[in-house]
Amino acid sequence: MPRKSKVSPKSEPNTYGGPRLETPGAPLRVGIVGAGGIANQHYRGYQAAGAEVVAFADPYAPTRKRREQEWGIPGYASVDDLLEHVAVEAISVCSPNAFHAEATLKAAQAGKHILCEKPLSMSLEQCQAMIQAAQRAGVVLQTGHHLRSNLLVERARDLIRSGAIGRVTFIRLRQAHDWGGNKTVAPSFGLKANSGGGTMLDNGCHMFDLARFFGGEVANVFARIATLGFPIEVEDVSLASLEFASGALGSVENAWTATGWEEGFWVYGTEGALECTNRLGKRVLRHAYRRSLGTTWDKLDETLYSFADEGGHSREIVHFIRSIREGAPVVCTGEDGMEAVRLVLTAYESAQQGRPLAVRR
Ligand SMILES: NC(=O)C1=CN([C@@H]2O[C@H](COP(=O)(O)OP(=O)(O)OC[C@H]3O[C@@H](n4cnc5c(N)ncnc54)[C@H](OP(=O)(O)O)[C@@H]3O)[C@@H](O)[C@H]2O)C=CC1
Ligand SMILES: O=C1CO[C@H](CO)[C@@H](O)[C@@H]1O
Repeated sequence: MPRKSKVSPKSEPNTYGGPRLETPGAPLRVGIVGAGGIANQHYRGYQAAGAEVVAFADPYAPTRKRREQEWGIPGYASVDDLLEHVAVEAISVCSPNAFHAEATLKAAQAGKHILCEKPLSMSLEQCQAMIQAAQRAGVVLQTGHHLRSNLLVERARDLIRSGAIGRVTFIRLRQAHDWGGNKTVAPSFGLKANSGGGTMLDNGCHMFDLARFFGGEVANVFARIATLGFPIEVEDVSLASLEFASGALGSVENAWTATGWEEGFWVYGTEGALECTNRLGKRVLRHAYRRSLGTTWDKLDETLYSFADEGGHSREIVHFIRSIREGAPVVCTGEDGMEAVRLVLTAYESAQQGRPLAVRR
């Protein structure tokens, strides 16, 4: 049996304080573009952070009507209308992938800060244009890889950086789910014109971003994709093996054909390992390590970390506001978003060619 944890496996208080996530300065006035599922997470995140969501845009009248009633704010048919009629300081881009670039470019040209959902966009050229537009306008551009703002992920990254597991040798990343038992996939994701890709882009971009967050730059990718569970035009299962510039190896595993919801990461090092998955209930980050050479696997020491609320979506909003109000470093920049897209696009090319490919920069 493993020895007792040094740190309580129970629950640490959240590092961002009580139920209301305090942010500095006057309430930020925000508009949301796209009013579907993730938009509601942004809406709630801004509310918890004391910001004011003052308007939203969605091209479909029934969605607008529903959200106007629910959120009690005006809905506009386009980002142009929203920007023309309402004074906002920032925009959350929550539309399908194909429309991220257009909304971001318009918001930047209007001088608004932007939190753009992932993947930043569907091509490197578009990502580059979005980054340059934000730079020209002097506004914050944050990519919505919310896992960087998850307290367990943040703790894992801090442990890796502190040398707690020695030299990283292997990183395995997985995000998979099952579309709630539906016979097909929502149009924002299953139609290639809206999404640009399947689970490897949708879920994989988070994992490729975490690969960089934990392990630094990726040098080579060898991927496979397939469409096995749904009648759709994009892949619903994917697997990519990675070679990092450091020499470490890794894998990114994604599926829309899993049972339930699964998200986990495993990072192995020369002196210990980190493991985190929701598969066994509430997530706990396990840091396992040898106190002395020759300790066998069943006698490892371990430290367990968990948080009452891991954050993620709520903390990414707080990070966004702090970058705007205090000039805090952007937790996931446009460049980070572009690098995740670069890795996914390399992975698609590798899957198509059936061979490993070096990542071109
Ligand atoms: N970080 C994360 O954890 C998550 C990120 N996402 C990302 O968020 C984005 C949206 O996903 P999600 O909310 O789940 O998808 P939904 O399909 O639930 O919502 C998308 C919304 O955007 C609307 N829409 C369609 N075209 C446009 C347009 N041109 N301009 C503005 N709005 C438009 C849709 O209209 P209607 O449905 O009314 O036709 C819908 O209301 C995607 O890029 C996705 O990758 C999604 C989930 C989680
Ligand atoms: O984190 C996520 C969970 O799954 C969603 C649907 O596949 C993704 O879009 C999202 O980024």
